[in-house]
Amino acid sequence: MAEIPALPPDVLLDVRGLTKLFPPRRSLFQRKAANPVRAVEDVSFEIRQGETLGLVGESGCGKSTVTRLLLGIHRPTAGTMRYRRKDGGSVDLDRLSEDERLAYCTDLRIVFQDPQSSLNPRLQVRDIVGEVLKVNKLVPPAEIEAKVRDLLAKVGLRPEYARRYPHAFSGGERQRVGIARALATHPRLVVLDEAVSALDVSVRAQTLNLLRDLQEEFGLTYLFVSHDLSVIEYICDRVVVMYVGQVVEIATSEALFARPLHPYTEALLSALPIPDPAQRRQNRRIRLPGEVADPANRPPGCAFHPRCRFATEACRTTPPPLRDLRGRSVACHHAEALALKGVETIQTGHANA
Ligand SMILES: Nc1ncnc2c1ncn2[C@@H]1O[C@H](COP(=O)(O)OP(=O)(O)OP(=O)(O)O)[C@@H](O)[C@H]1O
Repeated sequence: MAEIPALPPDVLLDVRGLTKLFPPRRSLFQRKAANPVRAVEDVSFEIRQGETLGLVGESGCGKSTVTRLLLGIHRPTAGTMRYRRKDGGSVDLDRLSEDERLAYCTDLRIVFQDPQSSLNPRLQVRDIVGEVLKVNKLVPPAEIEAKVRDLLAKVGLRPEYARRYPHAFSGGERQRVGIARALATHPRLVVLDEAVSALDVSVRAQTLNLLRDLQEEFGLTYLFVSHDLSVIEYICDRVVVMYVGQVVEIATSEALFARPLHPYTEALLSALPIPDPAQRRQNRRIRLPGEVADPANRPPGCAFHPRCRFATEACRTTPPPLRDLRGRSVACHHAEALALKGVETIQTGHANA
């Protein structure tokens, strides 16, 4: 397997120009040839060692397709996904040898949204978690149960729960079993795909705190996929915002939530509940007109322009590239104006700046 250029030491995964087109949706009554579904197009970001990177956007923006591409469930139409091996060398995830794929499968683990359906109801927890240890030959068979008990203790469950079936756990406990199963292979990167979305608020907070503790203890890197912005703000170091298959903004959590630079991010954040009534009065919720664009018929220029209050002729004709601005990345022709003047000024008459 040919070596590819090494990644910087702080980068674990580098995604460049990642694109996934699905075949056109067929309709009996359609005369014209339909367009392919542009689920993910020209997506670039990096995941740095030890960080929690958030991937956020409305339903259908391409979050799951990105994670499926990383997990090898889909093959990309274009683009590269470079991963830094434990020995420091880099591999292209779309061109792994069999041995590399096995190593990668233990190094990258996923925790799903619905712990109920992701755990086999007919198996005891010692077998659910033990199977991962057995298949990957991580411990001798005689030591599997002890290792499972140890993993359960790490996620705050009593070791004797190893003999229970999934139905005998609460939703939060089941998700902890899912986390224990993910940790069984000593991964470096864990994808948390809406991992706390199905939990009620107090259990969600406990699970997020557990994830933080585990990250510190095991030096984990997280890709945290969610549509829930308050969770993203709480747990993520940096955030990638997607709209109709494309990245519109990448920033640290702090910078993004203090001042979004893309009008779509701004609208998304304006829906966040604000506890302080005085601040709440100042902060108007931005209601976007129209519907999210169809990824099979993305509008020309900026895909967000039909819903954007700052849209100009350039937005209607020229797709804005993702470019660096003040230490973050943003894909908007008016990002400088938004950064300098603030969105209110632009809204009141300087949209053509
Ligand atoms: N296998 C597929 N065949 C055709 N279209 C697909 C396929 N998988 C996803 N899509 C389409 O690609 C787009 C992105 O879907 P994706 O599931 O990645 O979005 P998402 O952001 O994860 O949404 P959600 O939060 O609802 O899971 C959607 O328009 C979806 O209908």
